[in-house]
Amino acid sequence: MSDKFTTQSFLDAKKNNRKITMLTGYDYSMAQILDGCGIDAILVGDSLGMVVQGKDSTVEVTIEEMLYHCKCVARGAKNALLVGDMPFLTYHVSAEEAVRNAGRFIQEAKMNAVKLEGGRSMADTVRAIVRAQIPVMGHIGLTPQSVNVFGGFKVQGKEERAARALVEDAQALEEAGAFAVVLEAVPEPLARLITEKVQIPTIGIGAGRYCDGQVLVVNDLLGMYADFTPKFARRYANLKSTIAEAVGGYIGDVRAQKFPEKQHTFSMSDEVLEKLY
Ligand SMILES: Nc1nc(=O)c2c([nH]1)NC[C@@H]1CN(c3ccc(C(=O)N[C@@H](CCC(=O)O)C(=O)O)cc3)CN21
Ligand SMILES: CC(C)C(=O)C(=O)O
Ligand SMILES: [Mg+2]
Repeated sequence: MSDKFTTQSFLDAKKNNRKITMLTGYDYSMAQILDGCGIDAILVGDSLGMVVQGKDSTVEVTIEEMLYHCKCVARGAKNALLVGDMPFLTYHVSAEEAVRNAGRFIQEAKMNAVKLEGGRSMADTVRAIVRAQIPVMGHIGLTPQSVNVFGGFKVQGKEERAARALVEDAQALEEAGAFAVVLEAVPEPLARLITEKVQIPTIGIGAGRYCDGQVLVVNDLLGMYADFTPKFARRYANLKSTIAEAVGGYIGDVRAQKFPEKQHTFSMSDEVLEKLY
């Protein structure tokens, strides 16, 4: 039996009350490590615009950049379900364009599914992509590609109107055929209500304890993104200080001529060497 985690596994997990684990990943080495740890899904998130490229938001990330990272991740992962995050403006103009772009994630970059931001307004687009046999993960709440509309990265759904809208968004995505939905930065009780109201699994990030699964930006979990740590992230390691220690050791050793040593070097025959002098 294959250990590959599939979109069907997502639905089974919710039925069996087994929490789903997802992390972002942006390159081959990290994908290999995460996959080896038994993570259920790897999201090649457009958050790479911030944590890899150092930009202020995700809106500048292009589809070519996303596909490059997806290809790297796909080479490193065997069992995890691979989800490619569709970047800003690659699914908004028309359903046709959305299907073509979603297809590139599957066909060129070996992803198993795509994720896109938006609820009711994206339902027809989700339907079109699903009709093309491409699994779609929804994403509502704090949708970072809307940063210029929100006026910042802010918690969503605190007022009645906004909360009702998010419930309807989740239901519209389910009805459109999405296999799961990310809830980002919404109050815990609202995430709980949405999780009860839909049959598809909810994957929370800053959405509390009652979602069917959790996702985090891997750099936040590892403590290797210095700009900010969202309130909802837990640091399981401080790789920034681990790296600083290692690099400090290297700098000191090179300056003190303690590295490299003989075992790190290549030799050549004296006969050849004599001719050079
Ligand atoms: N490293 C990283 N982690 C993320 O979780 C993440 C990204 N980057 N980039 C894309 C989006 C943007 N996200 C963000 C960005 C900022 C906050 C933040 O500063 N939140 C504040 C308060 C928010 C408010 O004012 O309501 C916090 O204290 O968590 C949260 C999520 C989540 N995503
Ligand atoms: C934080 C997750 C859900 C995301 O969309 C990303 O990493 O881009
Ligand atoms: Mg994203």
